[in-house]
Amino acid sequence: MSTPTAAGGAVAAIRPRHTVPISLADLATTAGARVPTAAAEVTGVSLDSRSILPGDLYAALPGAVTHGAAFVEGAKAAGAVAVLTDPAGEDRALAAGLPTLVVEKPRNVLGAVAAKIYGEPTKGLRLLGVTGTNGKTTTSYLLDSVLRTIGQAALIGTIETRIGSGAQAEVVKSVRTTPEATDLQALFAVMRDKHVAWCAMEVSSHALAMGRVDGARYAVAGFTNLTQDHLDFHKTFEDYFAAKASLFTPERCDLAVVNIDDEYGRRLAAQTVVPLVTVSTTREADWTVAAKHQSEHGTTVLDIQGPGETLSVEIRLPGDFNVANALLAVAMLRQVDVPAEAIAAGLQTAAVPGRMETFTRADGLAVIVDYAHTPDAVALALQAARGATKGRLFAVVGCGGDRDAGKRPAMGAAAARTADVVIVTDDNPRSEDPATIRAAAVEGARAAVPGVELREVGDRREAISTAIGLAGPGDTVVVLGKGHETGQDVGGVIHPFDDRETVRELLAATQEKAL
Ligand SMILES: CC(=O)N[C@H]1[C@@H](OP(=O)(O)OP(=O)(O)OC[C@H]2O[C@@H](n3ccc(=O)[nH]c3=O)[C@H](O)[C@@H]2O)O[C@H](CO)[C@@H](O)[C@@H]1O[C@H](C)C(=O)N[C@@H](C)C(=O)N[C@H](CCC(=O)O)C(=O)O
Ligand SMILES: Nc1ncnc2c1ncn2[C@@H]1O[C@H](COP(=O)(O)OP(=O)(O)OP(=O)(O)O)[C@@H](O)[C@H]1O
Ligand SMILES: N[C@H](CCC[C@H](N)C(=O)O)C(=O)O
Ligand SMILES: [Mg+2]
Repeated sequence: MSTPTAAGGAVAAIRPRHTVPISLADLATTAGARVPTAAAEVTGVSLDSRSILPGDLYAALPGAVTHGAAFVEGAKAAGAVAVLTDPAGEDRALAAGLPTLVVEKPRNVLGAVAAKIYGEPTKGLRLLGVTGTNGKTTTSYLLDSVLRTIGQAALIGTIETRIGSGAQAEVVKSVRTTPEATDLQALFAVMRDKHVAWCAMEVSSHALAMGRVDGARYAVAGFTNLTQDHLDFHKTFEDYFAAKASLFTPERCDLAVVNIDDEYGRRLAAQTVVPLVTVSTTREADWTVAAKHQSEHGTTVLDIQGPGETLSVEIRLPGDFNVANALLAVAMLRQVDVPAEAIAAGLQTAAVPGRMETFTRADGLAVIVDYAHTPDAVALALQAARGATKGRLFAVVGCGGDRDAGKRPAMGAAAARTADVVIVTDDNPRSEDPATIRAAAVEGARAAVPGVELREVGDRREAISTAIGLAGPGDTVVVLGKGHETGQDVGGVIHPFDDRETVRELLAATQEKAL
């Protein structure tokens, strides 16, 4: 398994190198650019100078922070043979002596260019895409767990990319939920070379807005829900919705499967012009949950009703929101004719790292590690935990730096409304002052529930330890926000930190005293 060094670095380690070189003149046609006077043969592409391999086209893009043209010399030194850039980058690219394609908006042609370089790798691959604020990773894991039972499958998302199965699988830890188009097309090429038939993937709103999935066409696209997140990037909620909705257009997918539990799902269903199938846990829809019960070994058994059929499935993931995720997955899979037996078999074994993962101490204290990092997810994860808790409910919660600041008070408020005790801590402060981030969450919590029992403990291990120290048999501690993450980003330095490991250690260390 490779580990990421820089953005795209891990993908560079598995990119195919055996492709037939493509002439720059051909790429000029694809990009709609003037053919450069100097010829070049291209075998790969990257938009990051730190991930260039010999023979690559370097896409020097304008960004929010800097312009990729500033790194052309570095890209050349690493073996780049040509550049794709915009008019602002042209001079620097030519000054480096590399043949250069210039287009007004290079990001808009990157998907098509990358697909061309890697030989249109999605031909023969059936793509299932999932978008929405929460539930993308979970639903993708459910899809993947099923698809693996019927053939060679791949998964792309927040946690990792996994191509194929067993010892032969290629596994790359993710740096983003949806890779940039250059990496995405390279990953599709690896899939093609490994004879993968199915790929389930998360499609983030950033990806849709930034053209990362251009050149990919989904056999089926699924929508989970839309609630507050990412308003640092999208500016308005309408922009955020429009980005998500752009997946459900004839250019990008053949069929839309939309959860209409929330208002935005209903709007999307009303406006999409692609063939539509609806799912809902609360109202009439094409796919619904006819019956639901807990089995004695803690799983949830669902009777799912679709057009002309009923499927009985069992899921190990707790929480009502996971019923919605399972329903969406089932509908998406049936719409592409995956057999019901395969669906039942795949869902029964599906587990998602860091999503409602439960750890118990011998005295009956439960600790749940979950990835909730939006107000809606914090509320729902805590409500799910509340349902299974006889005693008190503790929430350990923090908010990410350099991300939507507006969600911080709302996350604090959601925690205060549902938990008995709230411990506000740090979660990837990044370049921001951690105390300022915590203060916003504390303020939101106190405004929502003035008398809330609350502590502020910046150090995350200390915060989890405080919660475990205060809690006892019958209580539940929910540690929110980091899930599968293995590092705490403080000022750009990633300090190794894993909520699950920390919980295991603290539960073991307190085991004797607790009994
Ligand atoms: C807001 C956003 O998504 N920004 C992405 C964008 O950055 P940017 O356009 O501002 O680029 P920049 O930093 O100004 O740099 C300009 C260009 O120079 C290049 N460069 C820069 C430095 C260098 O040494 N060499 C080099 O080539 C960069 O690759 C870039 O192409 O393009 C960069 C690559 O081209 C991305 O790495 C970067 O993602 C950053 C890391 C990021 O944090 N993105 C997050 C917010 C994100 O995408 N999240 C979504 C949703 C998460 C979810 O809800 O699941 C995701 O899909 O992960
Ligand atoms: N369908 C859902 N509705 C609301 N909340 C959900 C749903 N599914 C999961 N959650 C909550 O959201 C958290 C994140 O879930 P998941 O990782 O599946 O979402 P995601 O959309 O992939 O998130 P990200 O945008 O960070 O990749 C979970 O840990 C859980 O608390
Ligand atoms: N994909 C999410 C991850 C958030 C995880 C949380 N731990 C944080 O750092 O805010 C995002 O980029 O907003
Ligand atoms: Mg995800």
